[in-house]
Amino acid sequence: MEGIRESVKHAKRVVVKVGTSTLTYNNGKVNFSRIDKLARVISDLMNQEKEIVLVTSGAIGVGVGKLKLPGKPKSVREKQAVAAVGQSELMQIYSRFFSDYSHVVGQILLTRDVVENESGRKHVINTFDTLIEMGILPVVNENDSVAVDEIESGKHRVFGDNDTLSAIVAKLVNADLLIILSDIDGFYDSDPKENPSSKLISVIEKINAEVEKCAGGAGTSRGTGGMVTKLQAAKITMNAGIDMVLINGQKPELIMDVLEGAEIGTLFKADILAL
Ligand SMILES: Nc1ncnc2c1ncn2[C@@H]1O[C@H](COP(=O)(O)OP(=O)(O)O)[C@@H](O)[C@H]1O
Ligand SMILES: N[C@@H](CCC(=O)OP(=O)(O)O)C(=O)O
Repeated sequence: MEGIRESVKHAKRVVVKVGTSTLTYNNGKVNFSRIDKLARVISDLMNQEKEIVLVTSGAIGVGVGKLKLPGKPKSVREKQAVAAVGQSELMQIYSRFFSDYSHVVGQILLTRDVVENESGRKHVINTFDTLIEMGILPVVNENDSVAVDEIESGKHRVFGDNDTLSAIVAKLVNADLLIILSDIDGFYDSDPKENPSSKLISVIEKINAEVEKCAGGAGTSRGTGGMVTKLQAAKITMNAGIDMVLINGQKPELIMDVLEGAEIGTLFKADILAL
């Protein structure tokens, strides 16, 4: 029988999601060597003719660091202003590191209304496909500075968290695989920060109430959503026939091992029957 990770080995179009806790230190400052390693691995994959899309958090985190604020601001207007500073800084950092490996990045900032509107969706898919055809790495984040919470038509509505955003992007670009880099080795049967004897689950083929019971919230003040939003993302990808692998972002080189079929992190197996 074909190994359960065989499809991961054959993935051609891959979305990689990186969270704030992977991109910054506990003190909120940018972790340059981490971003350098990430840029190196992704550049190598692009050289192997894999089609990569990077979904990145960090607009607010990097903005907080750049402005030397004591922590994430509380009000929406301050967060949106800080994100405006952090997002451009973040892109400058990516642009610099990727150019060291001879690659060019292009920024796509999304709001929910864009992908829920037929014409908006069509246009943004064209942008992704064209960037990929041109050998450019699409770097995606939520458009935090303009996104609003209210459910009203004509508004730039929020996704809220980038785990969900990355799954929506994976579906949008018809990816074969979504790799989420977190600050933990994978999905455990309970939150390891609360229960040190928790066990890593290598493969999840169905998200039922038992699995949902295992998921807790964010582990640090820099993270958003914890495992709850990772499961939300997995539901979207699994139902769309896309594999999702959750690994530790401390070592971005692990992305290579995942793509070689190594049993690392947690695989949320695509539900082929759902299609
Ligand atoms: N069942 C679980 N398995 C693994 N981690 C869990 C689980 N439940 C809650 N967590 C918490 O989720 C955190 C990762 O999510 P989060 O803080 O949002 O970081 P990131 O943005 O890097 O993904 C872990 O550090 C852990 O404390
Ligand atoms: N769009 C926000 C990130 C939201 C989010 O989900 O953050 P994270 O848990 O770090 O992936 C930002 O760039 O700050």
